[in-house]
Amino acid sequence: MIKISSLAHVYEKGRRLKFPYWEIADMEHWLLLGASGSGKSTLLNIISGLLEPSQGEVLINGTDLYTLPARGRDRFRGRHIGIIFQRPHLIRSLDVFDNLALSAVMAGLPVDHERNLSLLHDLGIGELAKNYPDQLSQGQLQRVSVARALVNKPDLLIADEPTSSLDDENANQVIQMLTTQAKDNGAALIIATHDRRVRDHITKTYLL
Ligand SMILES: Nc1ncnc2c1ncn2[C@@H]1O[C@H](COP(=O)(O)OP(=O)(O)OP(=O)(O)O)[C@@H](O)[C@H]1O
Repeated sequence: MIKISSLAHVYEKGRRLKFPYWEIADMEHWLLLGASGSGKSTLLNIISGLLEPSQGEVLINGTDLYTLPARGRDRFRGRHIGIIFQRPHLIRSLDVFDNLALSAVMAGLPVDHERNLSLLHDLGIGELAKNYPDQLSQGQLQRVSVARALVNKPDLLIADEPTSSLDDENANQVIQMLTTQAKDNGAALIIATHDRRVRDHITKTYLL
């Protein structure tokens, strides 16, 4: 269960961004909606432990994220939260398999090669394990990002604008992939989006 309460953030010289109360039960799927500049990315960064809010609390499975020291928070994120960024941010000098392994290492967890390979297979890219990022298409890179986000069996999967640059068919596939993978891996899912096409698939919405 994830809970945010009394949350607000002020960037230097910025206006005050306020975030209403939000409770996400285990394995629920949510859309995070709001106009450009309303604070969606800011909120995702706060929930992920990447940006300390000016005020308020983020509780994840009973842990108050911002009472942890910075290193403890990084470790907590690595173990409990999988993030799919707008761009893949893979390490170019490592192949797909090693990019996945690195996620576990960074979180201080043992590398489970079997699980990683089966994630790649589930996502339809098992044969690409030994390829390097610059040998992959954008769609394949996005699938690797999803696999990487799932490596450590997170309780929460977060995707920031995953469909904005895709045509209808590919957008549909990505939404299906995210919802299926979240379900199969027992994770809650938050998708931040402007995209009306995503709204047909997920009914719970948090509006900024
Ligand atoms: N690092 C920063 N320093 C100062 N102001 C920032 C910073 N990041 C974001 N802002 C401001 O905070 C507000 C919210 O930005 P944020 O990126 O969270 O919105 P968003 O809803 O994700 O927007 P978009 O949909 O366009 O990506 C905006 O007014 C933005 O200019």
